[in-house]
Amino acid sequence: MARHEFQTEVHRLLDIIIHSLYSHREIFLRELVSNASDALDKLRFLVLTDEAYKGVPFAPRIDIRFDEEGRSYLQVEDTGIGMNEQDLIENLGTIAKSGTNEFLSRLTGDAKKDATLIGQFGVGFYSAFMVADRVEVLTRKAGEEKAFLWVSDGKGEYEILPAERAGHGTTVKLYLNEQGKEFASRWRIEEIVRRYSNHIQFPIYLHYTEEKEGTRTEVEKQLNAAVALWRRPKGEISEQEYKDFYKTLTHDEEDPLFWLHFKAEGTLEYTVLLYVPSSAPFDMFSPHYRAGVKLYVKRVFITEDDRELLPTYLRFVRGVIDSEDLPLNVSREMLQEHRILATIRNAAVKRFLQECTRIAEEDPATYERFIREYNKPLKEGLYLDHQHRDVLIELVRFKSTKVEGYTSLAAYKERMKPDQKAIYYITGGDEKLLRSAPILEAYRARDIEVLIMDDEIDELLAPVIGSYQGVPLKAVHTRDAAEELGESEEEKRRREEKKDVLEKMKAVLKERVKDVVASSRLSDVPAAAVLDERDLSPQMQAILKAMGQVDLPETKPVLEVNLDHPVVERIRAAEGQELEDMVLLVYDQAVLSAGLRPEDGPEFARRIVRMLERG
Ligand SMILES: Nc1ncnc2c1ncn2[C@@H]1O[C@H](COP(=O)(O)OP(=O)(O)OP(=O)(O)O)[C@@H](O)[C@H]1O
Repeated sequence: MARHEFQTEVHRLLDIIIHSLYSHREIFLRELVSNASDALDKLRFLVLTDEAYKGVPFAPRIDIRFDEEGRSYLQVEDTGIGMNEQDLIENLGTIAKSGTNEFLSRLTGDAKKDATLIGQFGVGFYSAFMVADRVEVLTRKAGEEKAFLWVSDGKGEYEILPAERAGHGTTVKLYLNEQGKEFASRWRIEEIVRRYSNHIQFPIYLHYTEEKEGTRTEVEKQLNAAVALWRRPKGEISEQEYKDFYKTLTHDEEDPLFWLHFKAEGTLEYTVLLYVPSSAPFDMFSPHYRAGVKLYVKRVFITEDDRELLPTYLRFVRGVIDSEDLPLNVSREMLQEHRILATIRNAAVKRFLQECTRIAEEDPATYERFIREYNKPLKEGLYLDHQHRDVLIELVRFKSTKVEGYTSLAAYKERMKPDQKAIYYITGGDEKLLRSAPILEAYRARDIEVLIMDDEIDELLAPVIGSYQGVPLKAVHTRDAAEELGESEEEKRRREEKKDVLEKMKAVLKERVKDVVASSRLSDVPAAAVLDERDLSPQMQAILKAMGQVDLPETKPVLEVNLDHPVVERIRAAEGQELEDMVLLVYDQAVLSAGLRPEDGPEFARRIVRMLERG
């Protein structure tokens, strides 16, 4: 006999489950049936591929029994792989899942929000304690002699005792608490299994007694169809069945946003069914994200934890890939290099992106929702996946000064002025700041659209895009972009006349700037800080620094000065300390407006005070 403590994370998870999921108690049954199905998948795979399991009988079934009279218990039994003592300790005393801590830290304490998150994470076995005050797991591992009984009240400890079991498999018996009693009912169980587990591939039987003409008979009723949905012809599957299967697969409570189902028959035979969740998976931006596509070979489940099945940027996609041609005993290592898998993967990506394109054209409302959730990973795709660049460049969207929501590059190009030379964009981390950047004044005045690129990846992406259908992309913070805005002869002449103030400013600013030049594109502000086209933007520098690059060349801004501004007029007349204060303040406001910090904060503050004192 051995007593064990639950791992700390299990404590927390148990606590969270009990407090957040009380209105969804019935999911405990889905979780137990799903575990039974996984255990059958594992055994089927071993029997087919591993010599050691050759003699082990595989008679897959899941049986649900309950106490009809007293409503005291409910049990779920399977003929799957089973567990030995070591497995029990590792699986039912700890949470081995990667990303557990990340998941726990994301919980807000708001029951409703947390319930969705928990759905994405998968609460698993521990949800049994929502309806039971004692759980017993009687199990024997396939190919082994010894059986074990795991017992716990979910309060901190569990026990493992030696036991007897006729065959391999697992029986999970729940001693129902007050809230759990309602589930010891034939109708309730049927309803829940139909709702959540109808698409489980193995038969699920419910056992109960029926009274007919005074005699009681034992009934064993199969509750599900037990066929792999994705293998059925598309035309025969209803929309509701697709949605139900998605929920069985992912445990997501929401319907999927859309899905794609196709079968390839030719040199290679395979079936692909891919879903896009309505809300992005909580771990989409975590390095520990869970891949969501399951690989089957001839209907036998092989793996779901494989990040190779789809490229990383499609990590939000859920679904099934089933191949007729891969060998059953394909190992993880082999998978990565497998030619057949590479072909399937390529076709799946291609078809998936085609489907996205179709939706963008035919169903803008759905596409808008898709973009709200997945624009960033699509941009990653555009950055990394050169093979599908031409499609991805049409799929990504950007915010802009001209449209509400998002625009495609194609739509921007349509709106371009006849003589416009480039697609202009401004990058930075804060949309509001970007939208009010002084540098955009001239573009607004000339009615030229500018893309607002406020995603971190935009900074890397814009240069990679380079040009769209022959039109170059240009950051507005460059001198080059400024020159393209052009100016009239009259403006040029006036500028020439007023140029002397630039020398005066340069003398004060010295090494701080690369140059001080006259601007043709500012109206409300005295000056703006811009970059030479070849220089790294400050945001880009920050990204490179975060990536560990240390010896970055120092980049200095060019100060563009609005010669018509009253403040610049005052600088023209100023001398001594006042001149210095005014020039440096103008410089600092330009730096601030570009989303940067003045280099000497305290001195900046003192300068403001001095200016105020002067009145
Ligand atoms: N009926 C069973 N037969 C064999 N092993 C089981 C059974 N039920 C649970 N296990 C083992 O216990 C582990 C933990 O189960 P749990 O339901 O908590 O999480 P999970 O199934 O791994 O994750 P999720 O619920 O998110 O799919 C499983 O991974 C499995 O190894």
